[in-house]
Amino acid sequence: MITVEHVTKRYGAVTAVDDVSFVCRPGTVTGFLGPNGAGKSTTMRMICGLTPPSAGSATIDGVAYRDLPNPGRHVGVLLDASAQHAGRTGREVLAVSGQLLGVPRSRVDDVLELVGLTGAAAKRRVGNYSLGMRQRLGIAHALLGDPSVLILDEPANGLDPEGIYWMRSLLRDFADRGGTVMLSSHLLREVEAVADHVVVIGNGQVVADGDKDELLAPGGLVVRALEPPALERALADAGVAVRETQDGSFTVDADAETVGRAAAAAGVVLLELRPADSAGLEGLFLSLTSAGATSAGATSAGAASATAPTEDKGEAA
Ligand SMILES: Nc1ncnc2c1ncn2[C@@H]1O[C@H](COP(=O)(O)OP(=O)(O)OP(=O)(O)O)[C@@H](O)[C@H]1O
Repeated sequence: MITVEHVTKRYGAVTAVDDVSFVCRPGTVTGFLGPNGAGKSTTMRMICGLTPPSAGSATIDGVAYRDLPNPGRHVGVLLDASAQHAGRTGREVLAVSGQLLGVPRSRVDDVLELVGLTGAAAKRRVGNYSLGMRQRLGIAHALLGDPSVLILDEPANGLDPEGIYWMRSLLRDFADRGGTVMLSSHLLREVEAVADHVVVIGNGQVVADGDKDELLAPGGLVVRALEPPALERALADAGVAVRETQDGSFTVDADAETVGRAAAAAGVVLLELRPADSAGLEGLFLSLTSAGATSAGATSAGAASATAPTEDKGEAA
């Protein structure tokens, strides 16, 4: 389990991370979402002991990263896929790390196989690798010590669609076997496809933290009638709060039977009764990371999904 408690990082006048707290639990994939410059990498570096926090603390299974004995056997980290020795082959990079970690030599072949860097690819110098191959090698490196926790900064960068699909399956499988996964991304679809739990960061602050399904939950029902004022009166009489939408329909937080009975009792003709569209994580992300939302501080999953815009501006993963 990764526990981040009131972590702040200041660089002079810049507060890169501002009082951030969240938990990543075993058996789950936590997506750490935020636009460029939001503070994702800085937070991950603090978790991994590479950047000292100005305040607060981060632990892995209750222990600070730098106090873990042989940390690579507990935590697999991929923060920068290009930070690998360009003159060594992929196999050599892993063999050197494997010796330091004290894993059996066969583990190097296992992880190369797992990430699809076999045959000639394993024998090629890392300097000649594509970005996608470096990401695969970085993921292999993170898995080498057979850790129970994975911390991956933008692992989908440079992967082709097949590679992205492969990575999602690998992370899902890792979590399903009880592992803890934290991955950052600015690609909302990427996180939506793989995460169970989502933490959204904007301007250094956590602006949403919750179960992905809760964040995506549709906001009640949409109901439309031939005579909207009559429907509004009928619903008010039944104690159902309504929100009027631009096209004259209403959004209600009630079940279909309650709405249908209220309309029937008042003789109101319904034209439409359906679940409201989910705002989608993308709308949530856009609304929560806007200047107004971030200054409002942390937002609960329910409130966040209720205030998200309904349009989908679409960013390809
Ligand atoms: N060493 C540093 N010195 C000064 N400012 C820094 C330093 N590292 C990060 N920052 C600033 O902290 C803020 C957060 O940066 P960070 O790299 O954590 O964001 P990010 O969410 O990972 O962004 P990206 O997706 O673009 O990598 C940015 O404003 C960045 O300029």
